[in-house]
Amino acid sequence: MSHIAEFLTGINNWYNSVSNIRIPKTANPVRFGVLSAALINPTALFDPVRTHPDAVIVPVAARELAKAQAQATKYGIPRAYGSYDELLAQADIDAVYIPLPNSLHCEWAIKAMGMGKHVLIEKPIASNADEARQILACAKETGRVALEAFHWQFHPAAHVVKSLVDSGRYGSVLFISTSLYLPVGTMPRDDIRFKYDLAGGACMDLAYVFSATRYYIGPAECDVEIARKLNANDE
Ligand SMILES: NC(=O)C1=CN([C@@H]2O[C@H](COP(=O)(O)OP(=O)(O)OC[C@H]3O[C@@H](n4cnc5c(N)ncnc54)[C@H](OP(=O)(O)O)[C@@H]3O)[C@@H](O)[C@H]2O)C=CC1
Ligand SMILES: O=C1OC[C@@H](O)[C@H](O)[C@H]1O
Repeated sequence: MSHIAEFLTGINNWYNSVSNIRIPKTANPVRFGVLSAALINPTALFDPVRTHPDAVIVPVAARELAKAQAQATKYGIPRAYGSYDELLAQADIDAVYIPLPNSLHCEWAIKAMGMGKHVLIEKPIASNADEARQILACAKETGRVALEAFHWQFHPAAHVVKSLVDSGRYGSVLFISTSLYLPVGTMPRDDIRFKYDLAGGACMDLAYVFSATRYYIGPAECDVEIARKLNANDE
């Protein structure tokens, strides 16, 4: 029951925080373009940008123009394009948000930085360590910012825990156990998360467990155990 109350409170807080607020923008806000009309866009970028003075979203692009136009119209975004390359060619965009399937993060981040844009890349930043290194090298070479959109790392609660761990006040960390689950049926079977050729899979999607462990104690040896169940009847 407490979970239901917590959930409803969350919805109420979210609704009141984003629906009634129009923050005036500063003279020179960061101008974002968005690569794809992904489902996560409103939660991850559109709503937060509405409540932030230093950011605006200029265009969204999708592989089909109609899809980009539909999202742009729904969320009051001024322009839409029918290809990602067309968006990257726009001179009035400072930064690009990349909520593509994981396997495409590296390719499009490098293209975007090559076109002079900073990149905010959805988690996980890449399909593997080699791609992550390529993104880092490109950011250094082009002088652009490449940031993985692991939003929890910016939360003050995470910083307090980190400062306590670092302080040694409670001794040293001997062992960390993390787990993350999605209820069966949360995602449709054709979701990108179930497609290994798009770098899907539980470890990629629920990579918070790795990023949190690394954030708190640095590189660590891990034992990984995965329960794979697509629906209630699966073994
Ligand atoms: N930070 C967070 O809390 C969250 C992060 N994410 C991350 O965001 C990313 C997107 O997730 P989500 O919004 O759920 O995914 P969606 O499937 O809704 O969006 C992915 C987008 O990628 C585009 N795309 C391009 N090529 C392909 C292809 N070959 N197959 C499928 N889609 C393609 C589609 O764009 P088009 O519109 O052009 O057709 C689609 O809209 C993932 O990296 C995920 O891990 C997701 C949820 C929460
Ligand atoms: O925050 C999240 O919750 C559910 C996941 O599937 C998603 O990709 C993740 O980022």
